[in-house]
Amino acid sequence: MATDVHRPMTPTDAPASHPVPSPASAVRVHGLTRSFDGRPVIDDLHLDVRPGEFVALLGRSGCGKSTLLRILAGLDRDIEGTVLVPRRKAVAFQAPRLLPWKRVWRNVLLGLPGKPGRAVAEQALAEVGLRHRTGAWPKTLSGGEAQRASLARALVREPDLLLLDEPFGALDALTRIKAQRLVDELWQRRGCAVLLVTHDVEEAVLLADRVLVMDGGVIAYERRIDLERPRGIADPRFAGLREELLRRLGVEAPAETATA
Ligand SMILES: Nc1ncnc2c1ncn2[C@@H]1O[C@H](COP(=O)(O)OP(=O)(O)OP(=O)(O)O)[C@@H](O)[C@H]1O
Repeated sequence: MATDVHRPMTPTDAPASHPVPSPASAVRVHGLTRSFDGRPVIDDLHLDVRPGEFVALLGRSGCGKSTLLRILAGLDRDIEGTVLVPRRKAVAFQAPRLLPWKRVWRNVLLGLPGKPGRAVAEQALAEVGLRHRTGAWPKTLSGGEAQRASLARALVREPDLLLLDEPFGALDALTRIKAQRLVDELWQRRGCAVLLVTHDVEEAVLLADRVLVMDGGVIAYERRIDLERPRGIADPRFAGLREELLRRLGVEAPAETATA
C-alpha cells in the first residue's frame, strides 16, 4: 500500500521522530496539531486505523472532526505533527458536490488520471444501485441518488481509505437507513478502511468496529464494538453501547432510565 506523508509546512515545528509507514496501519497520526487564529482545534492528537477497519468518529459540534478528516484527505496541510495515509484514498461529504453541468458518469470520473471510459463509471454506479442514472444530469437525481453518485465517485478510485464526512446527514430517515446498509455492504465487499464522521450515535454503533469520541482536540474515548453483523437496534447490547457513548458526549440518560 503506497503511503502519503503529510508533514508540517514548517519542518522546524516537526517532532523529533516521525513514525514510519507500516502495513499494519491504514492511518497513522502522530502528535497532530492544527490551530486556527492561534487556537488549537486539534492538539497533539494520536490515531491509528488498521487496514480494513471501520472507525466512526463522534464529538460535539465544533470539536474538530471535519478538520481531522480534511487533514487525512490531504485537503489541509497547515499542520504540526505527522499524518500517514494510503495514497489511494477518497472522500464523500454531506453535500454530494456534483458538478451540475456534467452528467453523472462524468462526475464519477472527475479528476481521475488517465482517460477512463464511461464503462468504468457505470460499474461503480452499478455497485451503488445507480446504473440506470449513468447518463442523467445531477439536477434530476433525488438526494439519496446524488449521495450514492458521490459514493460511486469515491469507490471508482479504489480507495484503501474511505473518508466519509456526515454522508447521510441530509437524508430523510428511510433513505438514510438504506444508505447506511449500502455503506456496510460496500465496506464488507471492498475491505477498505473507513473513517466515518457522524453526529449519530446509533449510526456509529451500527456500522463501526471502533467508535472514537473527540474532545478537547484529542481522541478522548474509544469503544470497540464487538456486536456481530448485520446489527440491529433491537439487540439489548445496542442500547447499552448507545447510552455509554451518549454519556461520553455529555448527554445524560433521562431521569427514569437513570434510576431504573
Ligand atoms: N478554515 C477555518 N478557519 C477558522 N476556523 C476554522 C476553520 N475551519 C474550522 N474552524 C474552526 O475549527 C473548529 C472545528 O471545526 P470542525 O468543522 O472541524 O468541527 P466539527 O467537529 O466537524 O463540527 P460539526 O460537528 O459542527 O460539523 C470550529 O470552531 C471551527 O469554527
